Amino acid sequence: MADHRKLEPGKLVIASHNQGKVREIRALLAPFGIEPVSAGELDLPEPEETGTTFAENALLKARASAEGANCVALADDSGLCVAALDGAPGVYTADWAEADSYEGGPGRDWYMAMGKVEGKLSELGPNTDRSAYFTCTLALAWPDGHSELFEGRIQGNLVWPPRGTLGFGYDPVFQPIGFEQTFAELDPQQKHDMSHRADAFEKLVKACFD
Ligand SMILES: O=c1nc[nH]c2c1ncn2[C@H]1C[C@H](O)[C@@H](COP(=O)(O)OP(=O)(O)OP(=O)(O)O)O1
Ligand SMILES: [Mg+2]
Repeated sequence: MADHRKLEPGKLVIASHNQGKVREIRALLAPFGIEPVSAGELDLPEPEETGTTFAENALLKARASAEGANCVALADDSGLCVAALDGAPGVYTADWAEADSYEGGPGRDWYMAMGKVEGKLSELGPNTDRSAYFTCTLALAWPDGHSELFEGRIQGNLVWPPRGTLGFGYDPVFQPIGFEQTFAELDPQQKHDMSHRADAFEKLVKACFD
C-alpha cells in the first residue's frame, strides 16, 4: 500500500488515558522497535470527545497528542455495539460508565455500566438477541497534520452475570464467538490474538511497517 506513510522506529505517544488500553497497545507495539510513552506520562491533556463517530474521536485524541508532544501519536476509540439496542452504547460506551467515585470525584463504574446494558436487554424480554461486537478505530497522527485510520471488530455474545477479572471495561460480559470464556477469563495473550484492537492493529502493521 504505497499511499500509506511508514512508521519509523522511535518515540510514539499512545494518546490514551485508559491504563487497560495503554497496556494492550504497548504489548501490540512491542515487536516493532517503537518506544511508546503514554499521554498520561507526558501530562498531555485529555481532549473532550465531542465527535459522533469512533473515527472523529480517535482523530481528535491522536491530533491533540501529536501537537502536544510534537511526535507521532496513536489513539484508540472503541466501544461495545449491541445489536438489540440498535448499536448502543456505541460511541458512548465510556460515558455509560461515568459515575461519582466514592471519593466524590468523577470516575468510572464498569459494573454499573454492564448492568445498564443488561437492564436494557432484559426489558426486551427473555428471548432477546444477545449478540454484540466490540469495535476499535485506531488513528495515527503526525505533527505535520497527516493522519491514518484503521478499524477492527470482534463479534460475540453478552453474558450475565459478569465473569472473570482480567482485561478491563466490559470484558467480563463479552464472550467472543467460538469461546466458552469471556474476555476477562481468557489469557491476555489470547485476547491480543483476536480482539477488535488486535484486528485494527493488524491493518495498521500491514500499512505502516515494512
Ligand atoms: O477491549 C475492551 N474490553 C472491554 N471494554 C472495552 C474494550 N475496548 C473498549 N472498551 C470499552 C471501555 C472503554 O472505556 C470504552 C471506549 O471508550 P474510549 O473513549 O475509546 O476510551 P477511554 O475513554 O476509556 O480511554 P481514552 O479515550 O483515553 O483512550 O469502550
Ligand atoms: Mg475516552
